[in-house]
Amino acid sequence: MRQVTGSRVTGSKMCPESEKITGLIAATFTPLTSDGELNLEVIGQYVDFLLEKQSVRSVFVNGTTGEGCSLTLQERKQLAEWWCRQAKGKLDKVIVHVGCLSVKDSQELARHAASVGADAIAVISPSFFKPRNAEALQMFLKDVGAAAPQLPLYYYHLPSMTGLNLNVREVLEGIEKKVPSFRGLKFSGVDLRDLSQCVSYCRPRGWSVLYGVDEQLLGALPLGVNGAVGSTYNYAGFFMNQMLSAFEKGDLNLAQSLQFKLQDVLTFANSLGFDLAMNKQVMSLCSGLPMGPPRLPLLPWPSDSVQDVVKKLQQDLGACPK
Ligand SMILES: CC(=O)N[C@H](C=O)[C@@H](O)[C@H](O)[C@H](O)CO
Ligand SMILES: CC(=O)C(=O)O
Repeated sequence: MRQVTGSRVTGSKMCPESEKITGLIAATFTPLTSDGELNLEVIGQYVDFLLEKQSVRSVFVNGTTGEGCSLTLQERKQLAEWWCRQAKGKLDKVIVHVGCLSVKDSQELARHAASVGADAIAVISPSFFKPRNAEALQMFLKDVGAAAPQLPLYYYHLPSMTGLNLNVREVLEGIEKKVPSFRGLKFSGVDLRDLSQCVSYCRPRGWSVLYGVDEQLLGALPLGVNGAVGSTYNYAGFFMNQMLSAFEKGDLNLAQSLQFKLQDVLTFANSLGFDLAMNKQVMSLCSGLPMGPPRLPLLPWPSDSVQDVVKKLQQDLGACPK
């Protein structure tokens, strides 16, 4: 089940249907060797794992889950290239995150993503020096988009990490004039009013709004989001695809009970200190693929906490087969 059909736009002249991004999108982890170097060889198996075990057909590379901001530009380029190459003929979409603190670095990554055949780029706001208003953020996106004008550009809103609390709807107003390649959002905030206002702006233009808080995806679906990007779809993708199907069929009771189960797992994980490092260890155990350690400043967790989370995933979601 890939498409959230209820919220699909048909017949839009602004953006061809084939360009739209729908369904569950895994925000990929970055496989590292035990000495902290890229372990690119894992990516081929990773693609197959997502397709065959999770029924997940699109990826979001070098984002938060991929530790994008902890990687060098060279590493980010190698990852983008490997993901695009391994995904070819298999996955639907490869979205490459190119956000950086320096607009020049983002432009370089955007040009590179275009050169390796990415389907889209996403850009988070710089979060050391932050844009002081929506217009400043639009100008930043404009300069990044201009470096890869042929690639659909998504703004990545993640206020809990960036500390940027701009109204996203304001960022959208008139953006098509400044960023002609703009095609939508990855919205990882919890303000459902702002989310709705973004859907109402994006939908008539044929753009996609992808939701990014896995715990409450069910709250975003009836507001018209087109798909969802998240870390848990790496190992709970099969399970959450069932939630999407239940929602599409109008079986809200089932959809709710599935969403509650993912919430229970994440609430339990949070009580143990769940962060990207623990998440990455969970993925190694669930997939059998060697994701390796996180990169500093993140530190690995003792294996008993990780195993407790995996056990809960097994019991509650039937994920992570033994
Ligand atoms: C901050 C962060 O990494 N958010 C992810 C994507 O936006 C989510 O997929 C979360 O990992 C997920 O919702 C679990 O809290
Ligand atoms: C979850 C997500 O979208 C990210 O890791 O960037």
